[in-house]
Amino acid sequence: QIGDIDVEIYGPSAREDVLSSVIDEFPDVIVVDYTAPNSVNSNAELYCKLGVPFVMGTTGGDQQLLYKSVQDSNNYALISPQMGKQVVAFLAAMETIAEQFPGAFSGYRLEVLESHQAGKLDTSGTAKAVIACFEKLGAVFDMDRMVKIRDPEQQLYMVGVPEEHIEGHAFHLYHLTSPDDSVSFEFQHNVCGRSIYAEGSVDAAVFLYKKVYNQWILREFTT
Ligand SMILES: NC(=O)C1=CN([C@@H]2O[C@H](COP(=O)(O)OP(=O)(O)OC[C@H]3O[C@@H](n4cnc5c(N)ncnc54)[C@H](O)[C@@H]3O)[C@@H](O)[C@H]2O)C=CC1
Ligand SMILES: O=C(O)C1=N[C@H](C(=O)O)C[C@H](O)C1
Repeated sequence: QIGDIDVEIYGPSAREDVLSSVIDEFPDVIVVDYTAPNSVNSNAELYCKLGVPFVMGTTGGDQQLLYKSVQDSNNYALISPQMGKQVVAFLAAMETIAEQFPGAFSGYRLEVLESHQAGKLDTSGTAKAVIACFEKLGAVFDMDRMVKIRDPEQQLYMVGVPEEHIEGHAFHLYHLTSPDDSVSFEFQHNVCGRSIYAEGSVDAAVFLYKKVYNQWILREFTT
């Protein structure tokens, strides 16, 4: 029970039947998926098969295949490795800069550190997206050199994560150095807790709902 809502949990073998019955009862439902990297593609395929629009917050999996599943099925989805709107704005700014000033950081060395709760299975999807922008700007980065911190001791004493957020945080640090070491830049986005994603996910679901159902209404009137 969450608040006054009863929550039931079913195993994987029941997922298609359960989701179908939810769709029957609530035909305009939007699914929000925060599961595990190895579930991304099979879950997305199920949502596409049943034609239920979804917000995919889960990172990892085969992202190309994920986009293809949505396109091939004509389903609707909002997919992002980052649902915190302020971090999304930073990422969007990075994409704009990369587009407008390609090569501006040619030859700069990039170092990246990301720290997340010990249970996080994959490398930060947000860091990967930000790194892609720095690469367009000309910075040099070797993915194997990404510093991934999952050890709570290091998070406390080296990264500076507050103790109460060791089990739920996302700290990111990007450091750029010019080829002759005379110039450096540093960017950080440090999130404690989960509320930024919850807020962003609700907004994402509402945004998707409006897009999808306006589209459906349009189709009803034009066909
Ligand atoms: N886009 C964003 O802003 C954010 C993305 N994430 C991503 O969301 C994913 C989940 O992260 P957390 O919530 O921290 O993990 P978590 O491990 O705390 O929770 C995931 C839950 O999903 C369940 N689960 C796993 N596979 C499932 C499946 N196939 N069907 C239904 N339930 C399943 C697990 O039993 C677990 O209870 C990760 O990929 C993480 O990177 C997390 C936070 C923000
Ligand atoms: O697993 C998490 O916690 C987070 N995952 C996302 C990612 O991999 O980028 C977003 C944020 O870093 C929190």
